[in-house]
Amino acid sequence: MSTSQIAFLKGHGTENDFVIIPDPDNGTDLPASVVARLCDRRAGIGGDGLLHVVRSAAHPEARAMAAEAEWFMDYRNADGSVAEMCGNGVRVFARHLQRAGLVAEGDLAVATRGGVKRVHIAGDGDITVSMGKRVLPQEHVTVTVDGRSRPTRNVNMGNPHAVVFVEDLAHAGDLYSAPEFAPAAVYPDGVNIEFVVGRGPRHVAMRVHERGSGETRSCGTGACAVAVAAARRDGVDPELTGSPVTYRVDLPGGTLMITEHPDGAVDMTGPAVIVAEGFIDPALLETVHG
Ligand SMILES: N[C@@H](CCC[C@H](N)C(=O)O)C(=O)O
Repeated sequence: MSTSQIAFLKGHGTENDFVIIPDPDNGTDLPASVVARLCDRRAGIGGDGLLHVVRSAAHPEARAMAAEAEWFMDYRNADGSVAEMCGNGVRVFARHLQRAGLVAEGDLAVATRGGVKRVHIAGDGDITVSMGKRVLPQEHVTVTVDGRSRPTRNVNMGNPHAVVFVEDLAHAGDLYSAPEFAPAAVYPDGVNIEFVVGRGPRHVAMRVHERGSGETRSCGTGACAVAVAAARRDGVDPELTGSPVTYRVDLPGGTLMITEHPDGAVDMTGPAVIVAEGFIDPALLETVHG
């Protein structure tokens, strides 16, 4: 970790909040311990995750995508772990690039560990992301809260999600720790778990416990997984009907609109806001280095 000052910004998408580290040339070493400290809400800046903003050509994990996408979202969870994708993060990442004058309003491509994502920054301020095709793993998994086990619908949006339908969002429990799931071998690296209730036609509400971050006020990939699972529960399969289906997904931090297309591709639309910027005191990083 260099001892020179490091610039940061803070942003959120439906209150899923991120520390943003602009680092075009990939010169900032961000070990898990440093990420965890920066995301700490008492001893650091605070965030559900961290967005390391790097040119694809400068990052070994993104070099192959550089011809398609100039920028790579090197996403980390609050505990410092790496994840393949972050839906709210991509919108906030795009908002930062736009606000910094690095991209214009309109269309752009962002490289992620889950592949290149197409992003559209609209005039009204909302951002739409083509999240790629959902996958529906068929393993039988159960999630247990307060002694009651329920089956999940498994949806992979680049990262893994286990969706549980409940009668009341209070049935998710306190979510202070990760809900138990079984068999553990289905998700050896952990899983994001969503609890969902119906609110009306094509309208659901959810809470989420995120792998590596705990309960968050929103999860973009989670909202996509929930919309896909809700459509199946409602007997709607865009692949069979040949028509896209859109769900409104309410989360504690706001609302996301999710559309699943007949070919399995999923689009997500929602807000993204930058709220602050400044410099990290190098002393903070030296205390946690290693
Ligand atoms: N909040 C994100 C998802 C972040 C990654 C997740 N915790 C994981 O480990 O897969 C979103 O908005 O999608």
